[in-house]
Amino acid sequence: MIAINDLTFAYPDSDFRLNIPSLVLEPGEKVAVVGPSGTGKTTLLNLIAGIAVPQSGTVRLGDVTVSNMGDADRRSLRAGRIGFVFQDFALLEYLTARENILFPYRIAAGAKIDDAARTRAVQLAQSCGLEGKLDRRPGALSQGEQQRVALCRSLIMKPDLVLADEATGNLDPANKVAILDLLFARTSEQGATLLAVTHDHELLPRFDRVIDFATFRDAGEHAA
Ligand SMILES: Nc1ncnc2c1ncn2[C@@H]1O[C@H](COP(=O)(O)OP(=O)(O)OP(=O)(O)O)[C@@H](O)[C@H]1O
Repeated sequence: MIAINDLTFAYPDSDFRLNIPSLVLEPGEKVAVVGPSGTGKTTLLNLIAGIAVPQSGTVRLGDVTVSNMGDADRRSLRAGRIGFVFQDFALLEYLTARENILFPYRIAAGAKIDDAARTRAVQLAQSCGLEGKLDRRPGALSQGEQQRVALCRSLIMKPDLVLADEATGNLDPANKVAILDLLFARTSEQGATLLAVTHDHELLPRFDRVIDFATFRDAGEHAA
């Protein structure tokens, strides 16, 4: 379960403020986040992932209070238990697609790249049409292919929670559906929670719930 309570957040040197009195995501819940540009959707994902830290309030992931942890612990938790598909993919240019997919193993405490991990990386890549491209660097992949590498990386550790920031944004309609199918199938299989920012309104019926940031920010009640 993800639980946010009495959260306030501001960037230094910015007027932007995010206040979230209460937000709860149940285990296995699939939730879409929609809303105008600049309203704080990416910021919410960063707060849940522990990339950003609130000025006050708490972010809990299961029995762990992410917002109270130090940098190194948050990084390790993120690599081991949270899959994040970043809006700009955040792939490492000096690594191949395969190495990028396996990268969380290098960060998560106690994780080791073994044959099972390598096989899983290949299976994930095959399931989204990346076979034959695993030894290429990101610069030699299309935007859509890079996005799929980022998706595979988010799923490699079988995380409890997947945060997807516009994970279908650069894809053609057929790939969009294929990627969403993969995201839903893998998160359901693992009982993982999915929180996905999207501008694709036609995809919304597939989610259990939609949070609209046009009305969400600073409102009084946000519980599920
Ligand atoms: N590092 C930063 N420093 C200062 N302000 C920031 C920073 N990152 C984002 N902001 C500001 O915070 C606000 C929320 O940004 P955020 O990226 O969360 O919005 P968003 O809803 O995800 O937008 P989009 O749909 O365009 O991706 C914006 O006004 C943005 O300019």
